[in-house]
Amino acid sequence: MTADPGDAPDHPETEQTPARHLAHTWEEARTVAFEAATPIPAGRVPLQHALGRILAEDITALQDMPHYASSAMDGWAVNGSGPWILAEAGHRLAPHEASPIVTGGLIPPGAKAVLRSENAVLGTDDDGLPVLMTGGTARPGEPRNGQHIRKAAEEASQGEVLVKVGIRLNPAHLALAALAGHDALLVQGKPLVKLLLTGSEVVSKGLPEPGKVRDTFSHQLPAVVEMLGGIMGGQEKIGDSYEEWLNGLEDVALASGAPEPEGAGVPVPAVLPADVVITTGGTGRSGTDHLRQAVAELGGRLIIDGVAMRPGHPVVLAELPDGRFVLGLPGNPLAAMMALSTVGEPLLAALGHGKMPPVQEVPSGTTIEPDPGRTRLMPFRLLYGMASPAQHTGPGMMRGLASADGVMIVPPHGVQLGEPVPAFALPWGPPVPVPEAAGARAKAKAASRTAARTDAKSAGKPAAPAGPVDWSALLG
Ligand SMILES: Nc1nc2c(c(=O)[nH]1)N[C@H]1C(S)=C(S)[C@@H](COP(=O)(O)OP(=O)(O)OC[C@H]3O[C@@H](n4cnc5c(N)ncnc54)[C@H](O)[C@@H]3O)O[C@H]1N2
Ligand code: MOO
Repeated sequence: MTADPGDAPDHPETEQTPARHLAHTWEEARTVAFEAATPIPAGRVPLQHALGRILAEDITALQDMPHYASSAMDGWAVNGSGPWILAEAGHRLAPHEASPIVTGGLIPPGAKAVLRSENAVLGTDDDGLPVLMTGGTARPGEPRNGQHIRKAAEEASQGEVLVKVGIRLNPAHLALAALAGHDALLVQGKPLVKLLLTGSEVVSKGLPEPGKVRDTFSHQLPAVVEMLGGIMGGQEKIGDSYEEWLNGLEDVALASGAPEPEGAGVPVPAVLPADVVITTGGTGRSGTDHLRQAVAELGGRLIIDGVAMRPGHPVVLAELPDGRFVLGLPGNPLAAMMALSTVGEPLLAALGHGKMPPVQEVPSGTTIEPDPGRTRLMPFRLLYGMASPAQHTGPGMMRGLASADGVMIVPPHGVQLGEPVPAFALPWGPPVPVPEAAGARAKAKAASRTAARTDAKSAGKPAAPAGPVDWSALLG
């Protein structure tokens, strides 16, 4: 099965030694994944898929907004002063004529104002013909010329810029774009990701019998992919045969063949080919692990074939001849998430016009012994500003990660208690806190000592902690 990176030779390959893979270091793997990708060009997406996207060109008014003069009130469109003879709705009004109109209704030609219904009364003239007069709460001179008419172009004229390029689109931007006549918007490219979840032992619901396991990936991967800047474009589950792998890898990466939904004539994620296919399982080197062979048969090349880290070392990054990436995550759930953070996160960031995800230092709350040749990724909990490795962090476990505040990147030479150790935040969690500057920390300590002394003196008993202490982190 999977070659252990600890077994990798530390001398270069020669003609005498068989060709043997040397895993990338953790740092190299991130850089290689980031540099393998070029940002995805801008594309037009229907309004219903544009929320949160970065606008790649100004939104302009496609016509005057509003594009016709309309009534702001239910009532009567009138021409000149009353009383008014009634005319048919929508027809040109001669002086002293009126016709009924509703809010938003098109102002008929000749109309100069709208008399709201509560200020109008219907009566008869001397000849007994119906006429409209002002009444109710109408003020003298009402309606003034233009009163209760929403003029055309009062919000914007055709061609006016409404939203500037570079903005992240919010719901109000989308409403404005719709008002301006747009069905689709040009937005910065984002990677479309499809999932190929493998393993005949994996079940989707209920309590699995021995030999079977509950699927963890269909629950967490779509959400995490979106958090990392990808667009989820569907998933497929397959068993363990080579044919399933080969077909799955071809199918899932390409358009699903579903009919294009109604809309702006712009295809939506389900019918588009993937930029990245994420597979789970099959990264080992046993007879049932087919990832590398399937990639080779499709004419792909391996960019990363293992990383000297634990867990997640068998991770694979490949590129197919048409430029699509295949990210092979190990089947073990925690290993997969660490592989996704190491290789997938920089890849998705680069494809989506982002920066290399940051690494931040945090003081280690414990001494961690060396493990030559590999980086250890350890979910941690923060205790008094220091990172303590969480419990339950075996490659197949999720309990430690579920309660973690971040992940320590422990270098092969280990780390001493209190020493800063690199760490990354979880896609769903807060950033790793910036350690206080030494000076600020010393000042804060001195201040808290003085406060504690004063409190103790005034109470005549020893100082107690300022508030309740949260020991829950110790439970892992
Ligand atoms: N002889 C060796 N064996 C193994 C090595 C090695 O170096 N030599 N490496 C181990 C490590 S580390 C890992 S990680 C795994 C990699 O395994 P694969 O990517 O080939 O994945 P599978 O063998 O298919 O599955 C591994 C494990 O994960 C479970 N799994 C798979 N899918 C799911 C899912 N959707 N939800 C939950 N769990 C899943 C699967 O049942 C297995 O238990 O190889 C080690 N072996
Ligand atoms: O390192 Mo594996 O990737 O432990 O689970």
